[in-house]
Amino acid sequence: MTDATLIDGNAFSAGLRDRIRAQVHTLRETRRITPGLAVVLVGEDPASQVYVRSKHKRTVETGMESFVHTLPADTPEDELLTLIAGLNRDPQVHGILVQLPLPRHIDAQKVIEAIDPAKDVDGFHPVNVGRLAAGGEALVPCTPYGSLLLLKDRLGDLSGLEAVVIGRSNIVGKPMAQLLLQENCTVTIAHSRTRDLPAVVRRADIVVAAVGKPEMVRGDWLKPGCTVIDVGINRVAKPAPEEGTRLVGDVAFAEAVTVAGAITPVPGGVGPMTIACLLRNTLVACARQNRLPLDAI
Ligand SMILES: NC(=O)C1=CN([C@@H]2O[C@H](COP(=O)(O)OP(=O)(O)OC[C@H]3O[C@@H](n4cnc5c(N)ncnc54)[C@H](OP(=O)(O)O)[C@@H]3O)[C@@H](O)[C@H]2O)C=CC1
Ligand SMILES: Nc1nc(=O)c2c([nH]1)NC[C@@H]1CN(c3ccc(C(=O)N[C@@H](CCC(=O)O)C(=O)O)cc3)C=[N+]21
Repeated sequence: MTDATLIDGNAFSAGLRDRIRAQVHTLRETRRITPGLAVVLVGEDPASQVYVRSKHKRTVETGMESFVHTLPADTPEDELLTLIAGLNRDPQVHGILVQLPLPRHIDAQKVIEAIDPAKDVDGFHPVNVGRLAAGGEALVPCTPYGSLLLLKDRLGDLSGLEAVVIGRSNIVGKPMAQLLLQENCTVTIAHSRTRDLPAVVRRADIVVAAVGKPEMVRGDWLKPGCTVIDVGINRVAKPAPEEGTRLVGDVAFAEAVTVAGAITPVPGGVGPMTIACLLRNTLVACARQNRLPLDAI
């Protein structure tokens, strides 16, 4: 059998960013409005620093304003909440993202709930979680939304397909399952207590792996021809004698590529889609805050 088609998240996200840039340009020319994204980073986690830098770069490239707030690791919770209250009131800021994870002394849920739901471009506020579940005008979490765009581009109508989401976090697994349900998939959510995970995964036409365990999903768990979305971002040591680290997903790619019909690589799959969808959410939030219609993006 021939190898799986690679789902190119770099290429797809570049196209999405182009469409966003065009709309940002139109907003500025016709309404004198520039969408603005505020990103808050607390502490010096190196991975978080890399993500925040790349979000800033992409935001500016798209013609939006980027406001990055870097706070020391020992910032009191109160101070962070005060900063968020200021961003909520700032008319130049249409989207607010607080980079996770936060230091242990800060209650992440409290911080998320302090963000104005209209500016919650991560889609983590309970109002947006509720709207997604009930089918309202939600801001949808970026990683699941980006994953869904890749699936629809590849498969078209998803109605009736068997989807297995591995992982039930609030930021990936649960919203991913909601989106697939909205698309009329038959959805199974698997997690660390799931019995016989390989047998559950073998039913799936669509597998979304969001576990955080390097290469956990094996090739022989997959139904031949299925579509695999690998959300995992795991930094592991390169095989000896090489030095340094490399990124791998939650799926054993070399095995899976011989069984699946299509698969996202890591890197270059879901990761770049997450950032493009963050920009999309910022544009959508800006348009809604200004009561402006938006072409479909
Ligand atoms: N590409 C991107 O843009 C993004 C990538 N990520 C990556 O996605 C991965 C998942 O992230 P996130 O959802 O935040 O992770 P969490 O750690 O919050 O959740 C992991 C989930 O996996 C489940 N799990 C753990 N071990 C197993 C197992 N052996 N079998 C089945 N399920 C298991 C857990 O189950 P239980 O609930 O029972 O503990 C949990 O629901 C990580 O690698 C992360 O780096 C995350 C965000 C964005
Ligand atoms: N409030 C909040 N919102 C988030 O959306 C959020 C967060 N916190 N905390 C951390 C996770 C992780 N995340 C990624 C974004 C981009 C890539 C990405 O661009 N990855 C590239 C490669 C990156 C590299 O080389 O290190 C790729 O997969 O091709 C990955 C992961 C967003 N997250």
